[in-house]
Amino acid sequence: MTLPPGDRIAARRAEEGRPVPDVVVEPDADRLARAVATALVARLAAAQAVHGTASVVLTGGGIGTAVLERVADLVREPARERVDWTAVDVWWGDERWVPADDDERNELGARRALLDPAGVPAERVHAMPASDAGFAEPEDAAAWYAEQLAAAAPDGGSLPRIDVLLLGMGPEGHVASIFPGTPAVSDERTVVAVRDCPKPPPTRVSLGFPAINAAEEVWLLVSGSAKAPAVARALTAGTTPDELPAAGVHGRRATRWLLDAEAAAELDGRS
Ligand SMILES: O=C1O[C@H](COP(=O)(O)O)[C@@H](O)[C@H](O)[C@H]1O
Repeated sequence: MTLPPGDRIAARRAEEGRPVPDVVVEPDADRLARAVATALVARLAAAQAVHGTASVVLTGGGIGTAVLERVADLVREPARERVDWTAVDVWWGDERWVPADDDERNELGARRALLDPAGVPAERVHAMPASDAGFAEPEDAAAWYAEQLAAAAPDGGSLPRIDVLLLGMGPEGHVASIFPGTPAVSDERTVVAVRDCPKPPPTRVSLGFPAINAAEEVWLLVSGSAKAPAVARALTAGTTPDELPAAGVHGRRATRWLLDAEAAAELDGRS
């Protein structure tokens, strides 16, 4: 029996013990950002209802920052806001190894877009170190960040509960700062230093796959036609994380591909 493409993907994920990816397509990038913002607020509120706190891993990038701006819009609408931002732990999926005041910092973009307007307390903002933070090398910064994650973990584990982990994706399929064909793909540490990135700036710190794939839910946010081929390949059975790192990410309970129509344009051919 030949299964339709979507069923083949579901069958493969089931064999691998991973959740079947959920694909949502919005008409354009603006509506995608609004829809993700609404869903993120609901997910964090639900986590707080159960655990008292919520935790999220942020991404940089165009659509990732747009989502945070739309969440900030919701913060300004008290009737719709259901998240206690003083009880949200914020972590990052990757960061650029540049000084703290450099506009390339993912942290700076997130602070401007959401964390400052929402009033997330300093002790809950777990930024990856900047290059001028006192660490000689990005490897030292990566080791320190792994320690911070472990310190927040229950029962001596290496990672805290992460309710939602947000990822952007590059046109070549990189996620966080894990680029195709690089040592970070097979690194088993929770946090890694990354050098010689094909996309500037060349030096970064990134969560590794063991940390990303330990999150409860992983949401991949992708917009624009330049990324359509990589979206289709990532959702095609047999694509390896070394070829296309986005193909290797999943949540423990859910993996959600949140796309605009341009990014989803080549999905019909997946198999
Ligand atoms: O370098 C990075 O790129 C990705 C994707 O960014 P985008 O602007 O193409 O959406 C981003 O997710 C990652 O955090 C960032 O460091």
